[in-house]
Amino acid sequence: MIEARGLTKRYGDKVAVDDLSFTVRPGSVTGFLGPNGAGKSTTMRLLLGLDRPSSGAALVGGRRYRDHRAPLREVGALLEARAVHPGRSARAHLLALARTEGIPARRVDEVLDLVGLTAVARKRVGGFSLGMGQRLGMATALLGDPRTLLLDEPVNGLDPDGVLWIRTLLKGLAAEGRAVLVSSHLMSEMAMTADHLVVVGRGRLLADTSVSELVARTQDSAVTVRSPQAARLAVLLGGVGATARPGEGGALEVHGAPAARIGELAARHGVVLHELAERRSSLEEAYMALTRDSREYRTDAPGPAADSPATAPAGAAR
Ligand SMILES: Nc1ncnc2c1ncn2[C@@H]1O[C@H](COP(=O)(O)OP(=O)(O)OP(=O)(O)O)[C@@H](O)[C@H]1O
Repeated sequence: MIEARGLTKRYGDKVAVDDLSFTVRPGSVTGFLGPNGAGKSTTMRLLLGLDRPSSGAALVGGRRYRDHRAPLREVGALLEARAVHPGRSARAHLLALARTEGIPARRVDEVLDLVGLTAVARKRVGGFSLGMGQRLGMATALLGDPRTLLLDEPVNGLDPDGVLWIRTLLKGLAAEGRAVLVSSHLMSEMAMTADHLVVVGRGRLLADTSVSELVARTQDSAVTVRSPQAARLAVLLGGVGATARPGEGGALEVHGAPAARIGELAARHGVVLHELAERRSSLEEAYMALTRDSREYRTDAPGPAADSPATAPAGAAR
């Protein structure tokens, strides 16, 4: 189990992580999502004891990382910046790490096999491709057979086969009862891999929700309606329990009634319709909407985004 409790990290005036609280439970993959600069890597570094919180607590297995006597057996981590001596072979690298905690050489060969690097185990790491490096990173994370895994962007640089491999591996590790926290920029990838999502923006919690709940929430279909008698139609819709809000260019955005029912209602009352279109929002759109105000750099506005504060947490499914 991973717990962030009121976790805060300041670098001078910059608040990289701002009063963040969430729990990553065993038996599921939790996706850690947020735009660039949201504070994901900083949170992971705090959880791994690589940096000290300004306030709050970062706990793994109920303790701070540095209070674990054999951390490799408790927490496996894959961070973006790999520090592997390029002249060493993959096997030598893993053996050296294993020795620090009395992990047997047999386990080194097991993890090399698990990540598909057995054939190149004795080759210099300096000659590895990005994908092979990521596989070695996964082997390192799994070396101590840990109950908790913290993975920063593990699919970075992987080809589609590699992405599928990581996805299957993470699901399997969670199914074995491990707590898995995996960061990503990509909602589409997380929707296929994670059971739960923690979304952050500008260091703050934006959402802590199950993927299925977010899907249910965002699959609420809206109907765009255009009518020269929009005000009258809005009143009629209110009478049948639907809500009509002003949309783009004088249209109504209607929730709570399908297109067919709106059309029938309009016909019954002689209301003219110019457009009646059902539209479903995707998970990706929901994510973009959730994080819009927290993106540091956007392509829809010149320069840095307006300095608006992050919104309150949207949904706590637990
Ligand atoms: N050592 C540091 N000194 C100063 N500022 C820092 C430091 N580390 C991180 N930051 C700032 O803290 C914020 C959060 O950064 P962090 O790398 O944690 O975000 P992230 O969500 O991992 O982003 P990305 O997806 O781009 O990797 C950023 O604005 C970053 O510039």
